[in-house]
Amino acid sequence: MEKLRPGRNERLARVKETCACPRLLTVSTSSMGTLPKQVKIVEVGPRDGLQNEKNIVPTAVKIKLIDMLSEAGLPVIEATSFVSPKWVPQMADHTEVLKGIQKFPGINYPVLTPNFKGFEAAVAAGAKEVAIFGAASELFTRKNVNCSIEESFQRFDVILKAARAAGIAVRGYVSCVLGCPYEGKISPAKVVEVTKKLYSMGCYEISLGDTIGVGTPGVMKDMLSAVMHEVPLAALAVHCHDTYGQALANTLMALQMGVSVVDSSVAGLGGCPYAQGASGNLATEDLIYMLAGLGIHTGVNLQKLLEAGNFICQALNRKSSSKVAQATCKL
Ligand SMILES: CC(C)(COP(=O)([O-])OP(=O)([O-])OC[C@H]1O[C@@H](n2cnc3c(N)ncnc32)[C@H](O)[C@@H]1OP(=O)([O-])[O-])[C@@H](O)C(=O)NCCC(=O)NCCSC(=O)C[C@@](C)(O)CC(=O)[O-]
Repeated sequence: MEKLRPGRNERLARVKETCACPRLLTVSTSSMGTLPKQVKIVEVGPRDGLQNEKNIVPTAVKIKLIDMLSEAGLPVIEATSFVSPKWVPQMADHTEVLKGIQKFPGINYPVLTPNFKGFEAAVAAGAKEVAIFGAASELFTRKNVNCSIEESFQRFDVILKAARAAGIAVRGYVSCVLGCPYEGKISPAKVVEVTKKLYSMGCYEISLGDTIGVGTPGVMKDMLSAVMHEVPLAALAVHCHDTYGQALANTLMALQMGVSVVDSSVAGLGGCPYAQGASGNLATEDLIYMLAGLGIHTGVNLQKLLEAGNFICQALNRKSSSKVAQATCKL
């Protein structure tokens, strides 16, 4: 017998129900380990999501996207990066973007800074938080920021000292935690070494990036178990790309291990220009949908988030990579 497909209104109602009243659709989590009661989502779409776009996205579009994400209630929105425009032309309008967005009270708008030059420009543009980005792979570091891991620490040290003096919070990234496009397998010990170093240097939070999305839940578990021995859980975040369709599963594993900060990107946009073949990030819509179903609070309005995703996909003339967006919007 033919199954009747729920109509558009019914499907939208389900989404609204999931966001507004998660208890209605929550599953029993008793056999799932300890899940955090609340998850902080770091929206990286405007930066990670757009940095790899070949065609330059108009500044006004970037600003509108960030404003829509703010309206959706995301607590942290990575706005842009103060990197060299020769390396990443898409981010050349960083100052205009950071100055042009509405700054909602209670929302952080961190920006990436690879060196002191970027840090100074970011602060001049009004940044209150910056992110430095390292990697657990020597070759990736060389390709991404043109120096060794050791040299990258020296650059970070300068930023961290200046940030401390200026009262600017610094987040850290460690890329290639589950694999590298140039070195292949990366040992958890190397991830521990770099993460520990960034934490001891003063990063308040360190995001562990599966840059090319090759990880599976088992290796995520091994890597996180090793890192959690050396760095407090409360200071760890995960950042999963979805190249092999594992991002949500890997994130769920991290949540089950107690991680409560997750990076994701609206419409699943994303990719690092120096990690060929890497696809987009975990879609924020899909993450919110799963968390709402688990009864985990995020404070994000899924309906407004879907609108932001729809807006940027139309601007990029692209279909959303979010399964939730596909399920609710193609009607
Ligand atoms: C780090 C550098 C600058 C070194 O690049 P370099 O060429 O070695 O630097 P340099 O110091 O020799 O400078 C070269 C030129 O760039 C200028 N310059 C130098 N610094 C800046 C700056 N901050 N802002 C603007 N301009 C800058 C500098 O002034 C000079 O200009 P020129 O004299 O030739 O006219 C370069 O490699 C770079 O910008 N890399 C950024 C690469 C990048 O953005 N990658 C993507 C972000 S990381 C990521 O996506 C992964 C993540 C975070 O999402 C997590 C995950 O998924 O794993």
